[in-house]
Amino acid sequence: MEILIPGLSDVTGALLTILCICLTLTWGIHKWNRRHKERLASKFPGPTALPFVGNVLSLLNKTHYDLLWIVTGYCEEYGSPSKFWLGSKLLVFITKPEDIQIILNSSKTLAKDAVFYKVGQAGIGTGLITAPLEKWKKTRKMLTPSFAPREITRFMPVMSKRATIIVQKMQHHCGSGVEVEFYPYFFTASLDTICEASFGVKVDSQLGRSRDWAEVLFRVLPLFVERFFTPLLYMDYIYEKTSSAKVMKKDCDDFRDFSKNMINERRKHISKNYGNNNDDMNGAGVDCPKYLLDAIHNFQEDSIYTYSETDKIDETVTFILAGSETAAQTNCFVLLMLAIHPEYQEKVFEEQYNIFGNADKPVTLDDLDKMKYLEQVIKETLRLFPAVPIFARYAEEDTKLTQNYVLPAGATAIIYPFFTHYDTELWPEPKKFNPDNFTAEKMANRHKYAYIPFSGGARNCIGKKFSMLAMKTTLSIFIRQFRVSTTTKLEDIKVYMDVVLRCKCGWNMTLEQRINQKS
Ligand code: HEM
Repeated sequence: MEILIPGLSDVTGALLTILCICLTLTWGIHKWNRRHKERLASKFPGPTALPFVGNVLSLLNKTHYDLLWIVTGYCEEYGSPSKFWLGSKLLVFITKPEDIQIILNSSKTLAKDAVFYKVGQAGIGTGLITAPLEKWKKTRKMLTPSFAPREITRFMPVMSKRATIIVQKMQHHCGSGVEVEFYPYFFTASLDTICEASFGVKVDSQLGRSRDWAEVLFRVLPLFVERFFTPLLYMDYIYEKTSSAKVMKKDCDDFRDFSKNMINERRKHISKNYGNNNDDMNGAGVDCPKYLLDAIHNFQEDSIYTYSETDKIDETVTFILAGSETAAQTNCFVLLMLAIHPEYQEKVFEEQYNIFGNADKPVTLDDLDKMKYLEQVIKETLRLFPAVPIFARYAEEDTKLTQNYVLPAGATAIIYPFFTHYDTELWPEPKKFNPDNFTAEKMANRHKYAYIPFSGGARNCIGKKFSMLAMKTTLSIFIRQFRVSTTTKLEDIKVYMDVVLRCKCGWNMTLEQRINQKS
């Protein structure tokens, strides 16, 4: 029987038929190519997916404020592992320590997701965090020696100096009873520390000698998150037409220029001083790296990888971003937790008093080793507020998980510390701030991958030890000077994700000088 559609010519009808056949064929080929992935994915629990768009419709009209809670909702509803189709992209949420351990330690899942991290690459290029696997292996090998404990302790005077400037700059707020936003003070200190430790360059943003990069980051990071979760915007030619892309490009270009100037300044310094020991820190020329990123100047090129000027800028941008935001906001969260819990604040102070008494002497490595309780407080803060709340790994091959599940090749494993750190099976009373969660005994009795603020395995945070050193030094100097308090309650704190974890209400506290220390 012939179906007649009024007004449709024979030619149009024929074209429509061809279009239908093409679409059906494309759909068929698409399904055929993905049959293995779909078969394995069908075993994971998860919401029903629509053709082509998957589960993306559930993200429509959502902002970056909602995303953490949407992901949390899925993990609560479907458990771990569970699936989510972001268009044709298969995401598998993995929140149980046994499976996290497998993913973070398998060579099959060492790569970052090409599409997800491509969004990041648009801003920060292919530095260590976003680098494709071959480049990552070479760069990580090149930079790891500079992050050895013996090397990073050389930056303790820089960390102390920056903490002392925070104290000096915040002094005038003492006793006013007015709550102050702490973030700008701690962000500029972190930024100056990482720039000086990376290249010996003094940016002095604490002293207002640099642009307000915190303001830039608050503007640009939500744009990354927005793009991560909108598959249509993965296509550059669509994204480039949006107003967000223009803002992102301008801010990222400015930040790249800032990083490039730093590299050039260091390069000038090296060529001027090569062969003598005139540098600020002990050591020789760049053959023996003195600063964290000096090694990028003498990267050995080979048949696999050529390290260009762009790569050097990418690396610098990556380290400055990764090293400043994370530590700054963790310091602010620690102080907010101590302000909310005065009993723990006094315990931290007591420990400091036992180490330093009333002496105003520089912090040494030996002193830091004795700050066991402060370390517990920092760890517990990172449990409740992991600076990087979510990250991903890409499966290059099928990877066996527990419970007979298999993560299929081509899937993206989403590791979600912000969920794992609140799992009631791992943490009694997970919403409570309790530094005793990190006594040696409690830690020994818990799965190692129940706590992953710095990720884990070969591709963990290279700056983990550096940041713990910097945070302990900064907090030790600050806490000995000031007592903090706040009207914020733990339950008032609403967090959201801007790549890093943010706090909607900010980090507002009042300051009081500790007179004659033990008071
Ligand atoms: C509280 C402080 C910090 C936290 C919580 C933190 C957390 C993390 C996490 C979770 C990752 C894995 C990200 C992923 O797989 O996508 C990571 C990677 C990384 N972090 Fe950190 N980080 C901190 C401080 C720092 C500092 C101070 C630096 C630099 C000195 C740094 C540099 C990096 C780099 C370069 C990577 C990529 C490592 C690789 O892929 O080999 N981080 N960090």
